[in-house]
Amino acid sequence: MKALDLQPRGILREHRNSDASGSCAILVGAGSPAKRPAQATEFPLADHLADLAVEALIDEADLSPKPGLVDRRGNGAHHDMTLALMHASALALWPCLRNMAEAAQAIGTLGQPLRATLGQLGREGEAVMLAATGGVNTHRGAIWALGLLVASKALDTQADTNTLAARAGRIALFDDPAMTTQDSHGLQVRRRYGTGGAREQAQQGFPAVIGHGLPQLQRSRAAGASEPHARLDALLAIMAVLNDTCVLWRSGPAGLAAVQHGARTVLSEGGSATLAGRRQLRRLDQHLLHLNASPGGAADLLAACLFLDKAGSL
Ligand SMILES: CC(C)(COP(=O)(O)OP(=O)(O)OC[C@H]1O[C@@H](n2cnc3c(N)ncnc32)[C@H](O)[C@@H]1O)[C@@H](O)C(=O)NCCC(=O)NCCS
Ligand SMILES: Nc1ncnc2c1ncn2[C@@H]1O[C@H](COP(=O)(O)OP(=O)(O)OP(=O)(O)O)[C@@H](O)[C@H]1O
Repeated sequence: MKALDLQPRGILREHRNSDASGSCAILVGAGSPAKRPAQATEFPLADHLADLAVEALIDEADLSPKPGLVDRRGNGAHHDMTLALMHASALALWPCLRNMAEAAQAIGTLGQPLRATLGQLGREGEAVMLAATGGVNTHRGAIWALGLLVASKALDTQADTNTLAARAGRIALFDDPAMTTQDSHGLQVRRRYGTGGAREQAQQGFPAVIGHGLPQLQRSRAAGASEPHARLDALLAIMAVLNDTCVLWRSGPAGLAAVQHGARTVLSEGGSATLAGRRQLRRLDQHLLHLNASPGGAADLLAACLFLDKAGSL
């Protein structure tokens, strides 16, 4: 049994691998388990995965200072979003994410039926998001990435991060017959610039997260950076490599080059925990606001990275 400390919210839980019924035995108590007796409760796995996914969304939104993005300081390059709207959207998505995990448990195998069910639940989740935000796209890319990852973990609770991401990619490779070919911003950008987007990133097993975000998160922690700095560094590592269709849509290839180069510069100056790195981060933030660029796809993948960081070691 191992401890998972969900500070700073002050919730302390101990997790044990789920049993055959798909429940986690979780000990929930306030403060140190050595000092206070904890109460054992049966907690459905799907609920727990939805908790972790929503927590990842809220942690991503709260993380500050993120260049161009909505955070605790303000709305970044976005005129139609606030931090409160991001929180409301994240919390509204809990049932959708729980339903995705439950569907994966019920179906039990990788395949087209699971993909079709997740597609249906994902579209319902998008509708819930739009209702909660008055029509603003706060988490479309995140529903996609976290939905696949939650389903992947629900299929095999023993899987580590690499296996989880690879299996999520295999789910994304199945066709969803009910998917409409709507003219999304991502689709238009892919047509115009011939680049991959959210779909391809998932189908390839989230290489920006597995190859860049997670390793940077671990490197920065190991170098002694605080958790917020390690998470900012992980975001920057993703921004440095991602063909983010949000950035391309708003500011074209010049904006994408500025995002990637600026993120690389912060990291090469020592990352967000250093004075030199923070100076570059401020410069990048100002540059992105000037370009009206916002790395929304990278933000979604940071949430995926934070989810994998916790779910991979359950
Ligand atoms: C595949 C999706 C993401 C649509 O993508 P598309 O590129 O067409 O649309 P859109 O412009 O709305 O982009 C979606 C979002 O992805 C994020 N994103 C942008 N670039 C990237 C990237 N390179 N990698 C990852 N995410 C990215 C951004 O936040 C963006 O807003 C998805 O929303 C979808 O198909 N939804 C239908 C319902 C469904 O099947 N759900 C499955 C649930 S598991
Ligand atoms: N902290 C954040 N701030 C801004 N965007 C974020 C944040 N976290 C994630 N995102 C992602 O960025 C996307 C929103 O960016 P943007 O408004 O540029 O996208 P869009 O799809 O072009 O939307 P719209 O139709 O409103 O123009 C959302 O899909 C969301 O998942």
